[in-house]
Amino acid sequence: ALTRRVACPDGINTATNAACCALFPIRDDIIENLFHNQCAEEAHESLRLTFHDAVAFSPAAQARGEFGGGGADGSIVLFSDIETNFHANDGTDEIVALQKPFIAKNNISAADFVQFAGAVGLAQCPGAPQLEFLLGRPDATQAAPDGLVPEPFDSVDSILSRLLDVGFQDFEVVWLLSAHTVAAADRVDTTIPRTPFDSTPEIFDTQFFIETQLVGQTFPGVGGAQGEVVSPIPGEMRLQSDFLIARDSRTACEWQSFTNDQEKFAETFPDVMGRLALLGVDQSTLIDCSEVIPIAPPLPDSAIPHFPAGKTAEDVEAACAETPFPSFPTDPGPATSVAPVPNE
Ligand code: HEM
Ligand SMILES: [Ca+2]
Ligand SMILES: [Mn+2]
Repeated sequence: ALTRRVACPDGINTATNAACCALFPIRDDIIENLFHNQCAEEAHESLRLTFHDAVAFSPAAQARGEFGGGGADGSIVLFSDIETNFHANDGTDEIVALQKPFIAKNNISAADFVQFAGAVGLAQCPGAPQLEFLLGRPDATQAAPDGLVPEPFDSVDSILSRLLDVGFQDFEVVWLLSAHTVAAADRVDTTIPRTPFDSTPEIFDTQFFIETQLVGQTFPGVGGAQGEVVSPIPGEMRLQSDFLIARDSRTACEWQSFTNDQEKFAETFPDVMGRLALLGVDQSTLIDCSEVIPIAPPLPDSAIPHFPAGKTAEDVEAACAETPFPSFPTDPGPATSVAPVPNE
């Protein structure tokens, strides 16, 4: 069917709904001046922030008559004095501070901006699928309660039930954790900021799922932090939660299914991220402006799923009872270590 498009006042863009026009300049501004055209610290942190804003929402608490948080309502920005001090939100104060001026100078709710920035930031990462973006979320009127954002030292039971409360099945938690392919930790071990969760934090590839399944050996830094377990490669951080979810009988086969299936991201990540971005929000009042979200560059041809140099099938701690772990080529050369994510 033909979709009628309107010309935007900028004389360049067209949109399916005139309300989306205002997003093009905001998008171009943040690509340049927040993300610096890179899938690095600020894009990663903006993606993380979508989760920490939205998941602070509890239908179970509401059913008990308590305030369960507003979901994707911008509360982590609007009540940053409260929420960025929650333990699970450690480190989010920095990206919140960086996002605030862009919110202040544009006519956009904080609730929309957090989700918009996450989607535009992800599009800086080669291999990433395009996320949906719907416009029109109302802003929070109060801070979310503490205790709703999962911690890396939480049990699998606790993480799965927390996410089930907001509507995600066990296997969908695995889909959501694809985000950790473009991710690093600043606050788990503060002696080694920007320590990545896989060897390729600048691309949205399957390495995170392969590398989390390797036998752990050492800590990248001082080690022994709460929620940290040994990782297989020097310079790589492994969260206890990722380690356990990769090996739990409820989630291990889904985890393994991603190791050799780059295409799977295209259907699964936008599905769960689209739902995450709508937690607590009345979707019927929103306008679909997904067309404003850029298409990420493709993965480089060299980015085929592989074992890091020095690792083979022998190093795999397979955990899926139904299907053998796929085979992968080993990167040539001597074992290397992973470098921190650049911070500009
Ligand atoms: C479900 C349980 C989860 C736990 C326990 C968890 C935990 C963590 C922790 C501890 C960090 C490191 C923060 C730091 O020290 O700087 C992190 C980073 C990150 N998380 Fe998660 N996470 C979870 C799920 C998710 C989900 C669903 C998303 C989806 C958006 C996500 C996106 C990210 C990103 C993009 C980063 C990297 C931030 C950066 O590189 O600066 N996480 N996560
Ligand atoms: Ca990666
Ligand atoms: Mn970071």
